[in-house]
Amino acid sequence: MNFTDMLRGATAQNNSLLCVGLDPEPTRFPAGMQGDPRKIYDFCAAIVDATADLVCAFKPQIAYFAAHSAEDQLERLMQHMRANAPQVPVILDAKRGDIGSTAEQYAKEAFERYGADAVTLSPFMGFDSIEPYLAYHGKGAFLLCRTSNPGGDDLQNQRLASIEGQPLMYEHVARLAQGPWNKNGQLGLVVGATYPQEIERVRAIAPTLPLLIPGVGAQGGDAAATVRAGLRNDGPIIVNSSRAVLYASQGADFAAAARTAAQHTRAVLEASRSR
Ligand SMILES: O=C(O)c1cc(=O)[nH]c(=O)n1[C@@H]1O[C@H](COP(=O)(O)O)[C@@H](O)[C@H]1O
Repeated sequence: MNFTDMLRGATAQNNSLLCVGLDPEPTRFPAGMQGDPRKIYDFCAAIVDATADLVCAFKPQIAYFAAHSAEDQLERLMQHMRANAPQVPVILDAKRGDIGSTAEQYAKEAFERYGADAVTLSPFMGFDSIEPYLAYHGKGAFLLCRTSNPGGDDLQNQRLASIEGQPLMYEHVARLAQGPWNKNGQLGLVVGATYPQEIERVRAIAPTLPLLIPGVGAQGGDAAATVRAGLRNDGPIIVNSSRAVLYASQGADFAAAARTAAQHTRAVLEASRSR
């Protein structure tokens, strides 16, 4: 099944716009696991099992695994999600961006080694750095557009004087992704929940693309404003929360607490959807 169909199915089945981000940080694990990178798989699998019926996607962040030489645990986690939550699409957050020949290797890593359904990418190096991912038909590719961090202003909010209408850089990325770059309908955009007005602007330029929206929870983004700005009947959104779910408790009840936190965020998102 392709990424778009999986996303639609999980969103409907779980009544959810919430994506739980898997950013395992061993120093924040509960007692018994704390500080032990060998427990990354166990920790993440427990979170997956506790939230699989509450989410429209999972988003493992590859750096949290690679930093601890825990790629083997990421592979096991991908298999675990496939076996225990087969209806939930997995977005590998890798933020790759490189020349075509190297991008081919990154695409192979994301889609063949890890079996991800979608990946996050930096569009900075242009279309030929994105194209190798589109060769994997049915897989999704989310381009960084208006990111959640304050430094996103440095480049994304610059005007492109050489282009008609002098769009901001993030507006230009949105236009390319909705139009000429979206050869097989695989592209989506990353926009931060911390900037709802920009989400609205991106949605106006890219009415039908799926938007991956991180920044609720630990970064303080407004979940309700995010839904109002981004969600359209034919334009899905995926709202990510990582730390606020993963570390809702550092006690033995961490998985139950993660479930409660996910239920709460899902409910806020659902309530805003029907308004
Ligand atoms: O691509 C992303 O997922 C991403 C883009 C962005 O603009 N901002 C952003 O925070 N992220 C990722 O989303 C997650 C946010 O984590 P929390 O702030 O703990 O919810 C992290 O994995 C970030 O790397």
